[in-house]
Amino acid sequence: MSTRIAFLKGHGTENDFVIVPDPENALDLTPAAVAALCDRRAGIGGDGVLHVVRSAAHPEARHMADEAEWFMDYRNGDGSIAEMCGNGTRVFARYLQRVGHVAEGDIAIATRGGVKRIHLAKDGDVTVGMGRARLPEGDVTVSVGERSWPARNVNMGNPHAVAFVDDLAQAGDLLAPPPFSPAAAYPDGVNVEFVVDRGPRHVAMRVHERGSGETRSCGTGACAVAVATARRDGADPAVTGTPVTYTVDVPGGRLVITERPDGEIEMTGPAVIVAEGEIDAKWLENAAR
Ligand SMILES: N[C@@H](CCC[C@H](N)C(=O)O)C(=O)O
Repeated sequence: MSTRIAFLKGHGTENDFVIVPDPENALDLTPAAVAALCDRRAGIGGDGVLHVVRSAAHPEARHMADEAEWFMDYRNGDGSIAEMCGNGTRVFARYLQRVGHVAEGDIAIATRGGVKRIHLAKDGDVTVGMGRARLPEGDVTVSVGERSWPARNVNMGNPHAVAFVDDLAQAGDLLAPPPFSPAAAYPDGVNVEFVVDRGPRHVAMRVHERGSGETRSCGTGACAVAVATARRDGADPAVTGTPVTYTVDVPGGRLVITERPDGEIEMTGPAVIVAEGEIDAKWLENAAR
Protein backbone atom coordinates (compact mmCIF):
# COMPACT_ATOMS: atom_id res chain seq x y z
CA MET A 1 0.00 0.00 0.00
CA SER A 2 1.25 3.53 -0.71
CA THR A 3 2.20 5.52 2.37
CA ARG A 4 -0.20 8.35 1.53
CA ILE A 5 -3.91 8.29 0.77
CA ALA A 6 -5.52 11.30 -0.91
CA PHE A 7 -8.46 13.03 0.73
CA LEU A 8 -10.47 16.20 0.27
CA LYS A 9 -12.66 18.12 2.68
CA GLY A 10 -15.97 19.64 1.66
CA HIS A 11 -19.30 20.82 3.01
CA GLY A 12 -22.87 21.58 2.01
CA THR A 13 -24.49 24.20 4.27
CA GLU A 14 -21.78 23.27 6.79
CA ASN A 15 -22.67 19.56 6.90
CA ASP A 16 -19.03 18.58 6.42
CA PHE A 17 -17.40 15.50 4.96
CA VAL A 18 -14.04 13.85 4.49
CA ILE A 19 -13.97 12.75 0.85
CA VAL A 20 -11.89 9.63 0.19
CA PRO A 21 -11.38 8.81 -3.52
CA ASP A 22 -10.95 5.05 -3.90
CA PRO A 23 -12.13 4.17 -7.45
CA GLU A 24 -11.36 0.44 -7.26
CA ASN A 25 -12.64 -0.01 -3.68
CA ALA A 26 -9.20 -1.02 -2.46
CA LEU A 27 -9.30 0.60 0.98
CA ASP A 28 -10.48 -1.23 4.09
CA LEU A 29 -12.61 1.60 5.51
CA THR A 30 -13.69 -0.06 8.75
CA PRO A 31 -16.11 1.76 11.10
CA ALA A 32 -13.12 2.53 13.35
CA ALA A 33 -11.20 4.06 10.42
CA VAL A 34 -14.19 6.24 9.49
CA ALA A 35 -14.66 7.38 13.09
CA ALA A 36 -10.93 8.23 13.29
CA LEU A 37 -11.07 10.28 10.07
CA CYS A 38 -14.13 12.19 11.35
CA ASP A 39 -12.64 12.88 14.78
CA ARG A 40 -12.33 16.69 14.99
CA ARG A 41 -9.31 16.60 17.32
CA ALA A 42 -7.32 13.46 16.51
CA GLY A 43 -8.39 13.10 12.85
CA ILE A 44 -9.39 15.33 9.95
CA GLY A 45 -12.88 16.08 11.23
CA GLY A 46 -16.29 15.75 9.63
CA ASP A 47 -19.90 14.72 10.11
CA GLY A 48 -19.30 11.79 7.78
CA VAL A 49 -17.17 10.24 5.04
CA LEU A 50 -17.92 10.23 1.32
CA HIS A 51 -16.09 7.16 0.02
CA VAL A 52 -15.86 7.63 -3.77
CA VAL A 53 -15.95 4.26 -5.55
CA ARG A 54 -16.74 3.17 -9.11
CA SER A 55 -20.19 1.55 -8.98
CA ALA A 56 -18.82 -1.46 -10.88
CA ALA A 57 -16.24 -2.01 -8.11
CA HIS A 58 -18.68 -2.05 -5.19
CA PRO A 59 -20.93 -5.03 -4.37
CA GLU A 60 -23.75 -2.73 -3.18
CA ALA A 61 -23.67 -0.60 -6.36
CA ARG A 62 -22.77 -2.96 -9.20
CA HIS A 63 -26.41 -3.18 -10.30
CA MET A 64 -26.48 0.62 -10.82
CA ALA A 65 -23.23 0.80 -12.84
CA ASP A 66 -25.02 1.16 -16.20
CA GLU A 67 -26.83 4.27 -14.99
CA ALA A 68 -24.25 5.88 -12.73
CA GLU A 69 -20.49 5.39 -12.94
CA TRP A 70 -19.78 6.59 -9.39
CA PHE A 71 -21.12 5.27 -6.07
CA MET A 72 -21.37 7.45 -2.95
CA ASP A 73 -20.49 4.99 -0.18
CA TYR A 74 -21.66 7.29 2.64
CA ARG A 75 -20.70 6.68 6.28
CA ASN A 76 -21.82 8.55 9.38
CA GLY A 77 -19.20 10.06 11.69
CA ASP A 78 -19.41 7.14 14.12
CA GLY A 79 -18.64 4.71 11.29
CA SER A 80 -22.21 3.48 10.83
CA ILE A 81 -23.74 3.15 7.37
CA ALA A 82 -26.75 5.21 6.25
CA GLU A 83 -29.01 4.75 3.26
CA MET A 84 -28.75 8.33 2.03
CA CYS A 85 -27.15 11.70 2.63
CA GLY A 86 -28.66 14.66 0.80
CA ASN A 87 -25.95 17.22 1.46
CA GLY A 88 -23.41 14.50 0.73
CA THR A 89 -24.80 13.98 -2.80
CA ARG A 90 -24.21 17.65 -3.65
CA VAL A 91 -20.67 17.64 -2.28
CA PHE A 92 -19.96 14.29 -3.97
CA ALA A 93 -21.10 15.76 -7.32
CA ARG A 94 -18.96 18.85 -6.78
CA TYR A 95 -15.95 16.60 -6.14
CA LEU A 96 -16.59 14.61 -9.36
CA GLN A 97 -16.77 17.90 -11.27
CA ARG A 98 -13.62 19.30 -9.67
CA VAL A 99 -11.47 16.32 -10.65
CA GLY A 100 -12.97 16.12 -14.14
CA HIS A 101 -14.89 12.85 -13.75
CA VAL A 102 -18.06 14.71 -14.81
CA ALA A 103 -18.80 18.00 -16.53
CA GLU A 104 -21.29 20.59 -15.34
CA GLY A 105 -24.89 19.89 -16.29
CA ASP A 106 -26.93 16.78 -15.56
CA ILE A 107 -25.25 13.78 -13.98
CA ALA A 108 -26.27 10.65 -12.08
CA ILE A 109 -24.69 9.12 -8.99
CA ALA A 110 -25.40 5.80 -7.29
CA THR A 111 -26.30 5.77 -3.59
CA ARG A 112 -27.70 3.13 -1.25
CA GLY A 113 -31.00 4.96 -1.74
CA GLY A 114 -30.83 4.35 -5.51
CA VAL A 115 -29.60 6.44 -8.45
CA LYS A 116 -29.88 10.19 -7.85
CA ARG A 117 -30.08 12.73 -10.70
CA ILE A 118 -28.15 15.91 -10.08
CA HIS A 119 -27.92 19.24 -11.86
CA LEU A 120 -24.51 20.75 -11.38
CA ALA A 121 -24.00 24.41 -12.17
CA LYS A 122 -20.40 25.47 -12.82
CA ASP A 123 -19.96 27.47 -9.64
CA GLY A 124 -23.49 27.92 -8.34
CA ASP A 125 -25.86 25.77 -6.36
CA VAL A 126 -26.45 22.08 -6.95
CA THR A 127 -29.92 20.53 -7.37
CA VAL A 128 -30.56 16.89 -6.46
CA GLY A 129 -33.58 14.74 -7.29
CA MET A 130 -34.16 13.23 -3.87
CA GLY A 131 -36.96 10.83 -4.83
CA ARG A 132 -40.28 10.54 -3.02
CA ALA A 133 -40.99 10.79 0.70
CA ARG A 134 -42.77 7.96 2.49
CA LEU A 135 -44.99 8.91 5.41
CA PRO A 136 -45.51 5.79 7.54
CA GLU A 137 -48.74 5.88 9.55
CA GLY A 138 -48.72 5.97 13.34
CA ASP A 139 -48.07 8.45 16.11
CA VAL A 140 -44.48 9.16 17.07
CA THR A 141 -43.24 11.17 20.05
CA VAL A 142 -39.80 12.70 20.60
CA SER A 143 -38.55 14.22 23.82
CA VAL A 144 -35.83 16.40 25.24
CA GLY A 145 -35.54 16.36 29.03
CA GLU A 146 -39.03 16.64 30.51
CA ARG A 147 -40.69 17.92 27.30
CA SER A 148 -42.23 15.80 24.58
CA TRP A 149 -43.66 16.63 21.15
CA PRO A 150 -45.67 14.68 18.59
CA ALA A 151 -43.52 14.09 15.52
CA ARG A 152 -44.20 13.20 11.90
CA ASN A 153 -42.53 10.03 10.66
CA VAL A 154 -40.98 10.77 7.25
CA ASN A 155 -38.74 8.40 5.33
CA MET A 156 -36.43 9.91 2.70
CA GLY A 157 -34.60 6.64 2.11
CA ASN A 158 -33.40 7.16 5.69
CA PRO A 159 -35.64 7.69 8.73
CA HIS A 160 -36.70 11.06 10.17
CA ALA A 161 -38.91 12.29 13.02
CA VAL A 162 -40.05 15.90 12.49
CA ALA A 163 -41.26 17.81 15.56
CA PHE A 164 -42.73 21.34 15.47
CA VAL A 165 -41.59 23.39 18.47
CA ASP A 166 -42.16 26.98 19.65
CA ASP A 167 -38.48 27.84 19.81
CA LEU A 168 -35.41 25.98 18.47
CA ALA A 169 -33.76 26.47 21.88
CA GLN A 170 -36.25 23.93 23.26
CA ALA A 171 -34.17 21.23 21.58
CA GLY A 172 -31.51 21.92 24.23
CA ASP A 173 -27.84 21.07 23.67
CA LEU A 174 -28.64 17.95 21.58
CA LEU A 175 -25.56 16.20 22.95
CA ALA A 176 -27.44 12.89 23.06
CA PRO A 177 -29.98 11.35 20.66
CA PRO A 178 -33.48 12.59 21.63
CA PRO A 179 -35.49 9.61 22.94
CA PHE A 180 -38.47 8.59 20.80
CA SER A 181 -41.44 6.29 21.09
CA PRO A 182 -42.69 3.82 20.11
CA ALA A 183 -39.33 2.07 19.76
CA ALA A 184 -40.77 -0.02 16.90
CA ALA A 185 -41.18 3.12 14.75
CA TYR A 186 -37.42 3.31 14.19
CA PRO A 187 -35.75 -0.06 14.75
CA ASP A 188 -32.46 1.28 13.29
CA GLY A 189 -32.52 4.67 15.02
CA VAL A 190 -33.66 8.00 13.61
CA ASN A 191 -32.63 11.51 12.61
CA VAL A 192 -34.67 14.03 14.63
CA GLU A 193 -35.57 17.49 13.29
CA PHE A 194 -36.94 20.35 15.43
CA VAL A 195 -38.77 22.97 13.38
CA VAL A 196 -40.12 26.50 13.82
CA ASP A 197 -42.00 28.74 11.39
CA ARG A 198 -40.18 31.72 9.91
CA GLY A 199 -42.85 32.96 7.45
CA PRO A 200 -45.06 31.71 4.61
CA ARG A 201 -43.51 28.47 3.30
CA HIS A 202 -40.35 29.27 5.23
CA VAL A 203 -39.15 27.32 8.27
CA ALA A 204 -35.96 26.86 10.30
CA MET A 205 -34.70 23.63 11.82
CA ARG A 206 -32.11 22.00 14.02
CA VAL A 207 -31.23 18.35 13.67
CA HIS A 208 -29.75 15.52 15.70
CA GLU A 209 -28.40 13.05 13.15
CA ARG A 210 -28.24 9.35 13.79
CA GLY A 211 -24.56 8.42 13.87
CA SER A 212 -23.22 11.99 13.79
CA GLY A 213 -24.85 14.03 16.61
CA GLU A 214 -26.09 17.58 16.09
CA THR A 215 -24.97 18.80 12.67
CA ARG A 216 -25.23 22.22 11.02
CA SER A 217 -27.46 20.83 8.27
CA CYS A 218 -29.11 17.67 6.99
CA GLY A 219 -30.36 17.50 3.39
CA THR A 220 -32.65 14.50 3.78
CA GLY A 221 -33.81 16.12 7.03
CA ALA A 222 -34.67 19.39 5.26
CA CYS A 223 -36.72 17.41 2.69
CA ALA A 224 -38.52 15.56 5.50
CA VAL A 225 -39.21 18.89 7.18
CA ALA A 226 -40.57 20.45 3.96
CA VAL A 227 -42.95 17.52 3.40
CA ALA A 228 -44.10 17.39 7.05
CA THR A 229 -44.67 21.16 7.03
CA ALA A 230 -46.57 21.04 3.73
CA ARG A 231 -48.93 18.36 5.09
CA ARG A 232 -49.39 20.32 8.32
CA ASP A 233 -50.23 23.37 6.17
CA GLY A 234 -52.75 21.33 4.13
CA ALA A 235 -50.55 21.45 1.01
CA ASP A 236 -50.23 18.24 -0.99
CA PRO A 237 -49.01 18.64 -4.59
CA ALA A 238 -50.44 15.21 -5.47
CA VAL A 239 -53.90 16.58 -4.65
CA THR A 240 -53.62 20.14 -6.01
CA GLY A 241 -51.45 19.35 -9.05
CA THR A 242 -49.23 22.32 -8.13
CA PRO A 243 -45.59 22.06 -6.94
CA VAL A 244 -44.91 23.32 -3.41
CA THR A 245 -41.64 24.99 -2.45
CA TYR A 246 -40.34 25.55 1.08
CA THR A 247 -37.26 27.45 2.17
CA VAL A 248 -35.59 25.59 5.03
CA ASP A 249 -33.03 27.48 7.10
CA VAL A 250 -30.46 25.32 8.86
CA PRO A 251 -27.76 26.54 11.26
CA GLY A 252 -25.24 26.29 8.37
CA GLY A 253 -27.23 28.05 5.65
CA ARG A 254 -30.35 27.64 3.52
CA LEU A 255 -31.85 24.86 1.41
CA VAL A 256 -34.75 25.17 -1.02
CA ILE A 257 -37.02 22.15 -1.35
CA THR A 258 -39.69 21.60 -4.01
CA GLU A 259 -42.21 18.74 -4.01
CA ARG A 260 -43.83 18.10 -7.39
CA PRO A 261 -47.29 16.66 -8.10
CA ASP A 262 -45.73 13.26 -8.93
CA GLY A 263 -44.20 13.27 -5.43
CA GLU A 264 -40.62 13.79 -6.62
CA ILE A 265 -38.65 16.11 -4.36
CA GLU A 266 -35.84 18.40 -5.48
CA MET A 267 -33.33 19.97 -3.13
CA THR A 268 -31.14 22.93 -4.08
CA GLY A 269 -28.20 24.22 -2.09
CA PRO A 270 -24.48 24.95 -2.11
CA ALA A 271 -21.61 22.46 -2.24
CA VAL A 272 -18.03 23.51 -1.57
CA ILE A 273 -14.66 21.76 -1.61
CA VAL A 274 -12.39 23.51 0.88
CA ALA A 275 -9.16 21.50 1.01
CA GLU A 276 -7.13 18.63 -0.39
CA GLY A 277 -4.48 16.64 1.37
CA GLU A 278 -2.93 13.28 2.17
CA ILE A 279 -3.72 10.84 4.95
CA ASP A 280 -0.84 8.92 6.54
CA ALA A 281 -1.66 5.33 5.52
CA LYS A 282 0.05 3.88 8.60
CA TRP A 283 -2.07 6.07 10.87
CA LEU A 284 -5.24 4.97 9.08
CA GLU A 285 -4.23 1.33 9.24
CA ASN A 286 -3.73 1.57 13.01
CA ALA A 287 -7.00 3.50 13.38
CA ALA A 288 -8.83 0.87 11.37
CA ARG A 289 -8.24 -1.88 13.96
N1 LIG B 1 -26.44 14.61 6.68
C1 LIG B 1 -27.15 13.79 5.82
C2 LIG B 1 -27.81 12.56 6.42
C3 LIG B 1 -26.76 11.53 6.80
C4 LIG B 1 -27.32 10.20 7.23
C5 LIG B 1 -28.03 10.25 8.56
N2 LIG B 1 -27.19 10.65 9.65
C6 LIG B 1 -28.62 8.86 8.83
O1 LIG B 1 -28.03 8.06 9.60
O2 LIG B 1 -29.68 8.55 8.27
C7 LIG B 1 -28.03 14.53 4.84
O3 LIG B 1 -27.62 15.62 4.43
O4 LIG B 1 -29.06 14.01 4.40
